[in-house]
Amino acid sequence: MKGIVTEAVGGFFYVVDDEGQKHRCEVRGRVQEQIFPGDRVVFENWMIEEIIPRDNLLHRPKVANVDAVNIMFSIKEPEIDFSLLDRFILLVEKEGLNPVILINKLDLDSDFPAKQEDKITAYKNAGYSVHIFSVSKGTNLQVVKESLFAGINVMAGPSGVGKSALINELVSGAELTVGDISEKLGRGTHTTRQVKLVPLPGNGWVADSPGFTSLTLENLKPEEVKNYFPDFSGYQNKCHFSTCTHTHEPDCFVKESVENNEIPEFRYNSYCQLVEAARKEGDDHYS
Ligand SMILES: Nc1nc2c(ncn2[C@@H]2O[C@H](COP(=O)(O)OP(=O)(O)OP(=O)(O)O)[C@@H](O)[C@H]2O)c(=O)[nH]1
Ligand SMILES: [Zn+2]
Repeated sequence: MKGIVTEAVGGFFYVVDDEGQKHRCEVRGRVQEQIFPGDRVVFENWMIEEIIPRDNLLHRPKVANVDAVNIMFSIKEPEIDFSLLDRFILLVEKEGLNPVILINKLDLDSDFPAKQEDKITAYKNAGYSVHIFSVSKGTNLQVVKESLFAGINVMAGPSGVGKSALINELVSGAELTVGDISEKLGRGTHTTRQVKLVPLPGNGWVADSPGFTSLTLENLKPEEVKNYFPDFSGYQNKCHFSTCTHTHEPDCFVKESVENNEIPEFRYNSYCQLVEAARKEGDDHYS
């Protein structure tokens, strides 16, 4: 039989077959560490026998065969950090996926869309969908529902932004634990520990994942960062040097375009920070 792994718990794997039946399966030996939620597997008598080759594997959180990543932040409690958002975007781009940006808790500041219009427009111009909504008030949730794919959707983002609350709202009966925000911000603990695929009402799955406040750039070379900024793409082939990293080189058309306000300055600043971080974290990684 074939199925999809939805959850790994204490050495067991929950596998849902094509009919929607759930099976608690085991695995022999060392293969265990290499099976993740989202993996399609062949199983027999509650024993996983084979992993079907993956389309991709997201590293943080570890989910296989991902179709879409939703990067979720909140307007307040915790306040959105755009440079952290840009870091998330980079990591998703690096996996060859197109992120969707979700911004929750509109009820805490209804002026946010107007105040941050420049930034929101910048993300839209870079090719990303941005949805601003409130889970607790139910505002704009329909468009979030419609943006989910029929395949595997991942919710990523810092702790406390409302990922579990959103999934509970989208999927009746998901019953994920929604945490107390003051406890979370105070102690830095995460309510969500295990990645779990939850079936969506129509078709597809959504993965709730632990919140992250920092993300490492392992295996990312500084000179690669520019490939993951689609907002630079119309500009960077016009730099004097084809190897231009748009940081210190003369005759850099990207830097010129930042000065002319064609490329948003905050995105360029994030880019420079990420190049620097890739240099530093790459060194740490190899030392
Ligand atoms: N004001 C407001 N609070 C919200 C909204 N959505 C969720 N919350 C609250 O935010 C807190 C955190 O929600 P969770 O769903 O646990 O957050 P999470 O992103 O899943 O957090 P982790 O599991 O730690 O990654 C809870 O107290 C929710 O009730 C919203 O739209 N507005
Ligand atoms: Zn340049």
